[in-house]
Amino acid sequence: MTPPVVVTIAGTDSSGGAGIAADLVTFAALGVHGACVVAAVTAQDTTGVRAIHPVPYDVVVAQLDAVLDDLDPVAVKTGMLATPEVVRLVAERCADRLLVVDPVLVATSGAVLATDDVREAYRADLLPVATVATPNEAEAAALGLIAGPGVVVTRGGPVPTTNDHGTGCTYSSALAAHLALGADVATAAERAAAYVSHQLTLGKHWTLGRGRGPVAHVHAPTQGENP
Ligand SMILES: Nc1ncnc2c1ncn2[C@@H]1O[C@H](COP(=O)(O)OP(=O)(O)OP(=O)(O)O)[C@@H](O)[C@H]1O
Ligand SMILES: Cc1ncc(COP(=O)(O)O)c(N)n1
Repeated sequence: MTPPVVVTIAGTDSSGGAGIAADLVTFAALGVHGACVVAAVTAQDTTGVRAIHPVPYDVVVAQLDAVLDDLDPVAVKTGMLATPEVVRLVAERCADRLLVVDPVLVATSGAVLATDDVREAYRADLLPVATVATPNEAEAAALGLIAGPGVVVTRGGPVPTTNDHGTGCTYSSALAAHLALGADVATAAERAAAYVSHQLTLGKHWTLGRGRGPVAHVHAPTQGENP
């Protein structure tokens, strides 16, 4: 059967743990087709962010046009959007689809991934049209968001692991995938949490990199094991 299409609009992470890599591999693991619009390129490893290069606005627009015109994604997930212009572009072009906004402001490593004008564009333009936003507690406080039907405030969990780089990206992508597959927001949020928890367990003994290693997005699940 043809899978539903979900597009991620986000940044790349050279370590492969977060950003677009996390999003696409999560989509694949959960049975939806993933398309991607690269809004920023980052040089990152498991210990931190070394450089950030926002993709020129016209190139972001061209990628989004290509995906929206041809693939008709049922759901859109946003991660690191890098500039206020791109935040507003997504608000204008994607408000009529299932829209999961992960308002990435600060990486787990502490690196700042959004400036004040980006935060203001989220508040004024993008969050009001989101189906669901997935801030962590610090992002919720910075954006004045409180938990409710359209806001899931994320926070760690019981799995003891330091291999959690990309957890938030993985969670919001799993939520978007389950929405695209037909679940309601509450069910999709539950399934996303179960997926992340399961994958964190699979990767908790990995030794990858010198810092916080990646989530094991698809590591050796046996048939039927993924929630
Ligand atoms: N150690 C853990 N054990 C089980 N589940 C977890 C764990 N850490 C995270 N999760 C799940 O993943 C979700 C997202 O995690 P978290 O809030 O830590 O992400 P984040 O990286 O801070 O998010 P962001 O990308 O917005 O910065 C949590 O709400 C929870 O469901
Ligand atoms: C390109 C990019 N996007 C998002 C994050 C957030 O990562 P995390 O989910 O670990 O907070 C990141 N570190 N890099």
